[in-house]
Amino acid sequence: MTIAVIGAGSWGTALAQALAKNGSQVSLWARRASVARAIESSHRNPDYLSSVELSSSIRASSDLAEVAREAEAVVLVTPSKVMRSTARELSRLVGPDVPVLVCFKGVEEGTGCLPLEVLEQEMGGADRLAVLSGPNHAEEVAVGIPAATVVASPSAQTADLFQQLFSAPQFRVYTSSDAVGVELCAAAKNVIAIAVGLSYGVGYGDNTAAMLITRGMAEMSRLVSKAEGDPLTCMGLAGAGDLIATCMSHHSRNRRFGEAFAQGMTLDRFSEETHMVVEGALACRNLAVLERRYRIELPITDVVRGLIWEGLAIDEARDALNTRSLKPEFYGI
Ligand SMILES: NC(=O)c1ccc[n+]([C@@H]2O[C@H](COP(=O)([O-])OP(=O)(O)OC[C@H]3O[C@@H](n4cnc5c(N)ncnc54)[C@H](O)[C@@H]3O)[C@@H](O)[C@H]2O)c1
Ligand SMILES: O=P(O)(O)OC[C@H](O)CO
Repeated sequence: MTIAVIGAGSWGTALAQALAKNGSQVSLWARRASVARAIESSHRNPDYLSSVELSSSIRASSDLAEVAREAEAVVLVTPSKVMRSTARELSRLVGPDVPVLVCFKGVEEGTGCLPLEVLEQEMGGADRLAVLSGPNHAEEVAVGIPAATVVASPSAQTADLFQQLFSAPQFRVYTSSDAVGVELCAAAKNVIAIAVGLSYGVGYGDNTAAMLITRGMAEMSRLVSKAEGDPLTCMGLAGAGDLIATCMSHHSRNRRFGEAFAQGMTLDRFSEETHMVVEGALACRNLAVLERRYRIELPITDVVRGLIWEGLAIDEARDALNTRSLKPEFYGI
């Protein structure tokens, strides 16, 4: 098949490579023409995963129309903040039945819409849409270190298609019908990873990290239940799996940002220096819309938002979490 991969950051590059190694012809869209030209001439992405030699089945271009023209399926790997504008542009370029897979992680600013909701509004056809998420650091997937992931879609046929396209001995792909659960876990876990990074950054220990991860999972479960996803998804690869990978791995930009922020780094400077997205920094704000809509408490998400955007001090954040009213462990999940 000919697949358009939209976004040539770390994850787009790794997924393009995975598809090409499985026999697909890949058309990779890079925002910057210089990156597309470099991939065409040297089979390497100069800015992301530059040590990985890319398959000759990957062609790159910065012209979205050219990349989308022949696509039999589309894989979206831009930052989440451009989900609607990208979907709108693609709706004019790809046919109404072309399957589309979301691989970015986040919810829409202002509306709290989940990615597949936004895509359905802009491109139509719920059944052709799917989302892929799991404990998958691009640096590891790109070099074939064993990993697993989940593809969720309202349509079993669409989930099966993407499962087939990506599955390989080193990359095991499960399917799920719970797209809502997978999307919410993907957005929420990045916020918790920032909290864990912050906690290590100020010198707290592994007990604190385990507390944040476990109570972070309680927040994810609350969100997923209220949004009518399946709480069991939180126990799976897109939930607990990705939460653990992102909170514990030094590859994680969210965790690294949290650590750096605790030592005085700003979000703008971190983004400028790394050229990478820190999705959790936006998700902690965007999830507040859902927190209000569902009348649930997301205390870790609240303090991360307070620290990054509202000038909360780290001691105040600690107290805001640890002096909440005492209750049974599973109260309100
Ligand atoms: N890196 C990973 O290991 C990984 C794994 C799973 C999911 N993801 C998700 O994939 C998405 C993309 O992350 P990434 O790691 O590939 O990117 P990255 O952080 O490695 O690089 C940023 C990318 O975003 C592009 N970009 C910046 N502003 C843009 C804009 N306005 N419009 C279009 N593109 C823009 C840059 O050109 C670059 O390609 C994120 O939602 C991330 O959470 C990443
Ligand atoms: O590097 P991060 O923190 O954006 O995490 C990357 C992936 O989401 C891990 O599965």
